[in-house]
Parts: sequence; C-alpha cells; structure tokens
Amino acid sequence: MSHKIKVVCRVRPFLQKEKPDSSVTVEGKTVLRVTNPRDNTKDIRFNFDACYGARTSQETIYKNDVRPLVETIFTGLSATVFCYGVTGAGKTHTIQGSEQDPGIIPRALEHIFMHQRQDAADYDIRISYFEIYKEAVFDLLKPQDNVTLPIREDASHKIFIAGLTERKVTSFEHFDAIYQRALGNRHTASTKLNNHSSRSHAILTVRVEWADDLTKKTWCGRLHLIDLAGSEDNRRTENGRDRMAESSAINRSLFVLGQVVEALNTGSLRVPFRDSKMTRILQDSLGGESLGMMIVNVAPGTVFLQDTHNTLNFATKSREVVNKPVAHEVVEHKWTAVDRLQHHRGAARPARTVIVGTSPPKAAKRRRSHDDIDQGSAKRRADGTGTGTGAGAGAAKRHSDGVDPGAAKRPVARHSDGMPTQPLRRGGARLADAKGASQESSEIMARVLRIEKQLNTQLDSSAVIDMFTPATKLKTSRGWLKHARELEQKGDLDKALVHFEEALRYAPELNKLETHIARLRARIRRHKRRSSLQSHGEAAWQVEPAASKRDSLGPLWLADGLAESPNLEKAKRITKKVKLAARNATDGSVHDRRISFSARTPFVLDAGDLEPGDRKPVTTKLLAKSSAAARLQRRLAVPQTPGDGDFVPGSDSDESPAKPKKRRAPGAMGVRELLEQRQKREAKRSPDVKLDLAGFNEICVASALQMINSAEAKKLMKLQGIGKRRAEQIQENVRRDGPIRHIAELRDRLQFKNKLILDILSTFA
Ligand SMILES: Nc1ncnc2c1ncn2[C@@H]1O[C@H](COP(=O)(O)OP(=O)(O)OP(=O)(O)O)[C@@H](O)[C@H]1O
Repeated sequence: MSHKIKVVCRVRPFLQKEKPDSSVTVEGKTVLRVTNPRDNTKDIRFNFDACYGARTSQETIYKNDVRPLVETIFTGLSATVFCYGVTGAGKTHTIQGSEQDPGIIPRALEHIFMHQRQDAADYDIRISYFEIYKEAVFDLLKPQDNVTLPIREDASHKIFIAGLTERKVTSFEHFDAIYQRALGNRHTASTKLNNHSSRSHAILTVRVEWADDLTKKTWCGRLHLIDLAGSEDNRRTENGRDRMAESSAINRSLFVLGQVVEALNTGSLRVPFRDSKMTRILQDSLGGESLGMMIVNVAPGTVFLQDTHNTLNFATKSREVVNKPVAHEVVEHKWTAVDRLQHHRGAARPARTVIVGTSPPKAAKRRRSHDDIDQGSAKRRADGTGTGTGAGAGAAKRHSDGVDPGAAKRPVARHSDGMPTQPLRRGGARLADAKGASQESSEIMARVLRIEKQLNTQLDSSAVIDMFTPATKLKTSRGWLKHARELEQKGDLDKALVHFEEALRYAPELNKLETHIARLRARIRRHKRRSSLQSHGEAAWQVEPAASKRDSLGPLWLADGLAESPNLEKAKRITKKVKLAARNATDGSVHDRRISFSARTPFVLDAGDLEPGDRKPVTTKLLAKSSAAARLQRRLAVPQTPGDGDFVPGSDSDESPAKPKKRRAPGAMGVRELLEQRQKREAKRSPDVKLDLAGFNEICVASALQMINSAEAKKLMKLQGIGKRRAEQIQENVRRDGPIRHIAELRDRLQFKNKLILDILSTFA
C-alpha cells in the first residue's frame, strides 16, 4: 500500500510590523493564490490537500489533518509531521505553539494520553527529542556540552541516533514538564526577520508500544514531529558571522531536502539522503515506510513573494513523493554477544526487534471495549471508504476472526530498533532461535560464494561483462590495470600481459591500452628471443654500443623492429647475421660483457664505454643515423620501431614514440564495431527495465545483506571486495527496490541454464 505525502498549507496572519496586502490569499479549501513575483499583474494558483488562511485556529488544523495521522500510530505505523517554510513563516508556532495557543506537539501528546485512558490499554509511551544544529546532532533531553550524537544505520537499514536519551512519560503533565525543560536547550536566536528564530531542526519522537492480548504480540507505533529551521535569504536577515554559519547549514540541508524530493519524484537511482543529517534522519518519512505529512508555512505579503513562490513550488513537488507504510511488531529475543556489543556502542533500545510488514492491529483492549464501533470501521476499511491503510483493513479482518490467518504466510520485511534482526524465511516462517539463524546465514553466504565461482568458471564471460554498468566496467578495468602495472614493474611480463588484456576486455574503448598491449607483446617476444640466445651461451644482449661505432648497430636494431613487422624473414636473416658475428667474437671477451667483433663485420659492439642509462637516447639516435637501417626501412616500408638492447621493466613509456602496427586476428572486431554492437543490443532492451546491473555478485550480496545480520554482511562484503561506499549504495538500492526484483529480472533476462544458479535464484526470488 503506497501513500503520497499529504501536504497542507498554512498562511500566517500579518504581524504588527508588517504592511498588509493581498498578494497571498486562500481560495476555497485547497487552493492558494499568489501574485506572480515576476509579473504582479498575474496570479499563480497552487493546489494542496488543504489550505488554511490567517484566521484558522491551531485546533482546526490539528483536528482536520494531524489527528487522523496520530491515530495511525495505534495500528503500529510510523507517522511524521514536519513544518516547512521560510524563516518567520510560523513553523514553530504551528508545531509547538505557545502556552495560550498550543500547537501540534502538546495536542498530539494530550491525544495520545487520552487514547491511553479510553483504551485502558497498557501503553508504554516514551519520548526522545534532539536537534540538528550546524550538521551536528544534540540530545535535548540530556544536553551535554559539545557532545554530538552519531547517526547510524542498523542491519535492516533503519536509521537511529546512537546514544539518544529516551524518557518514559506517564501523563501529559509529566511530558510537559520534560518538554518545556528541553525547549530551553534548543538553539534559538533573534534575527532581523524573527525575534525568536529556530537555528536548528528539532525532532520529537513519541514511541507507543503495547502488547496485543489476542495475538500475543507486541506492537510499536511512532510519531515524529519536526520543526525544521527556516530557509533564509541572508540579504534580508542581515546576519552576522555566527548567524551566517548557522544559516548556511540550514540552507544547505534544505537544499538537499529539495534534491531528495526531486530524486524521489524522477525515480532517480541515487537519492541523496546522505548529503545532510536532516534528510538522512527523514529518510523513512520521505519515500520510506512511514506516513508523512508536510505543513507548508507561508508568510503573507509582497516582501516574501519570491520566498513564498519557491516554498510552494517545493511543496507541490513533495506531494508526489510516495511512501509505503508498514506496521511494526516488536519481538523479544535473547541477547547475544553481538547484541550486547551493539548496545554498548549506543544502539537505541536493545533486546527488541521490530518486524515490519505484518498487519497492524488496533490495541486489543480498545477493540474489545468498543466492538460495535470497530466493526463499523472495519467495514468501512474493507469497503475502501475509511481512512485506514490496507494494513488497517487487514487488522480489522484479523480482529473479526479472532486470529490472523495470513500471519504465518505473509512475507515479512524486517526492521530493527537498533538491534540485529532475526532472519526470516520467505514464506514468513521466522527462525526463532539464534543458532538456526546463524546456520541460515552461513548457508546463504556459502551459496553466494558458490554462485560467484560458478559465474567465473561456467558462464560466458562476455555475457557477464555485458551485465555490468559502464561505471562498474571502468572500475573493474582500473583494478586489472593496477595489478598489471605492478606486475610489469616487477618484470613479470607474461602475467602483466594477461592482466592488461583483462582490463581491455572491460574497457575496449581504451585505445592507448590497446597500443600498450601490442608493445608489451613485442617486448615479451624480444625478451624470449634474447633469453634463448643467452641460454645458448651467446653474447648477452645487455651490451652497450661503443660511441665510435654506433652506425654499425643499425641492422641489429632494425632486426628487432622487423621481427615485429610482417617481414619476419628479413628480420630473421639479419638476426642470424648478428648471432653469427657474436659467436665468432666471443673469444674471451664475453666474460666481461665486452664483445668486439672483427673489423670486417659491420657489427661492432663494446659495452664498456657507456653507462647503462645512456643506452636509450643513443639507441634512438643510432637508428636514425644508421644509413643501412634507413635504406632497409625505405625498401621494406616498415615503421621505425627500434628494438631494445635489453629488457627494462616498466620502461615502455620511454621508448621511441613510434607506434607498432596494429594487427587484428581474422574475424576479430575493432573497438568501434564492438561499441556499435553493444549499442544495438542496449537499444533492443526494453526502456522500462531500470535495473542497476552492477554485477551479479553485488546483487547476490545485496540479497544477502537483507537476509543476514550485519556482522555477516560485513564479512561477506569483505570477501567480495566491496568497499564501504559501494556497500552503502547497494544497501540504498536494495532498500528502495528490494533485492527480489533485481534477482527475478536478472534471472528472466539471462535465462540461466545452470542448475545450481537457478536453484539459488529461486531461493531469493
Ligand atoms: N498562525 C499564526 N497566528 C498568529 N501568529 C503567528 C502565526 N504564525 C506565526 N505567528 C507569529 O509569527 C512569528 C514568527 O513565527 P515562528 O517563530 O513560528 O516562525 P518560524 O517559521 O518558526 O521561524 P524560524 O524558522 O525563524 O524559527 C511569531 O511571533 C509567531 O507568534
């Protein structure tokens, strides 16, 4: 069941210091008319779920829009109400209010305690309250100087504030005393636009937990009431240095909020929740599992017109954000060592797991005492006419039967309240004891590893590469390149070549790499030839030419060059001549690596006169100078590719700039053809398949992340060589789309034949 964020708009009255005008007016119940800030002869109309003018009371807003949302927490859902608008638009007035005119927070708490009295149910009500000030989280119930709290994500991707104080409240008066004290801890200041401006985002969470006698389950509903700081135009606020720092933090987080809403609406693969603390914490309320409502506060008057226009545009976009609310069941479970460790690190509430997705029941006692009323509402929900969610309808049905017949069958997503989740099997059967759970996890891990092995050995590797996103291909290619360079440096040329070739398979568009591979192949061939000469007791080729006899070396270098060219016969002939000369001249001089050829032979070598480092420039010059070489080259029309006197690892880049001629195996495709072929294939694909095919392994890991607890997920990620950033991205993708869809689509698309893979895929999907 999906639920769009409800957006209501509230226009505050003109303040005493302001000059009234009619630039912003409410029309009917849902339309706001605003003068166009660019052309004041025209109007723009914005539609919302409800619109309230200056005279609307706090009570009306609470009764009409907030109260129904607060009711939902008694069905095990989470609900969020947040106020959005420019500074001084009335957000704090709406959410918090004053003693004379209380806002949403005191009204909601009164309502919750009234529920408790009416239902005579044993509700456990707890509150936490914190603020985000300049991108740092501060506990408002237990403020400590300079102590900021970290935001964490548990194994089931639930965001929580580690070490945040939670206080049990037993009555409204008890709550109010704590709340009023906490309010004093908030960062507020006077600005030119608001005497009492909130300089932070403040978030109050009320958690209501109760045991259902009928189902013998514990349920948990949550209400988040959020007072966002207002966006500020610093040209008008005339903020000083301190205020400016606050203001830029506020504006930045609100900017990220806008980007998050934009990304959610456009179905973007990356939603930038992590770009600010506020959006990270609101993640669940924006496109998550909570019911959301935004109150857009608008300041009237021409001075605010541009801000008002921006605010309303943002609010209109937010109306499209869809949440998928699910109910939360709390399961008691035994503490393991890992649980205890997590608790010490600040997990919110240990020894409890919140399972999301089962049908939310109304509090059992209330249902028993108001059977007649509840039957009516159950009917309304079943008819689809009530305000309850689909989950609520399920609850009504279960209530009429006395038990929940579907509970055992329903697949259950999971959630934890700062603690690791218990793995659940598809089909709803919960593995209750920790031993069973860990067995299940290691089994999955073993299977994932097996899949990977199978993929590496059995599947057509080009098909696998094809599944990768361009970014992943490039990344993989870089990995191979890194290893290849290291091997090349070490002198392990054969292995380096294999690694370079692998890198090219992932990134065939890298033309330079192709050239480098061709050169490396040539070097390996040369190297092998020389090794074989050495093994025959021939002269070692690390000899250096005597400066006076350079020209005579021409044919030798040319032989090397020719060996790489199509004219192998010629190269062989020249090499043979050189070898012969070397053999004739080995009389004793080989031992000190000096070879003097007979004056009659054109090949005169003397290693002693030059430093090894001199060789390269000499070599290049030499070839250019050699008249014999030039003649031969002209005749044979081969590229001028000087051979190396010896092999120097990693020296490829220093060599002659001449390029080796590219050769292509018969039937092999060039880079362009390969690219065209791939483009055609991609064009054939259905455009609505928005898979993040970031590699099969990753998808498996992603599934595993959902199925197993965090310690094992981490281990798995390590084994897979997945970095933290990528893991977070996967978690986010899977959290949004669910791994099942990935796996199922992948299976259909690739039509795996391998029985083992099919077997494993069917376990996931
Ligand atoms: N509906 C209203 N009726 C009467 N007064 C209002 C109303 N809304 C706002 N005000 C008054 O307007 C002033 C600014 O309101 P408020 O402090 O709530 O703004 P804000 O949006 O929270 O600003 P900031 O973001 O700077 O904290 C306050 O004096 C408040 O009492």
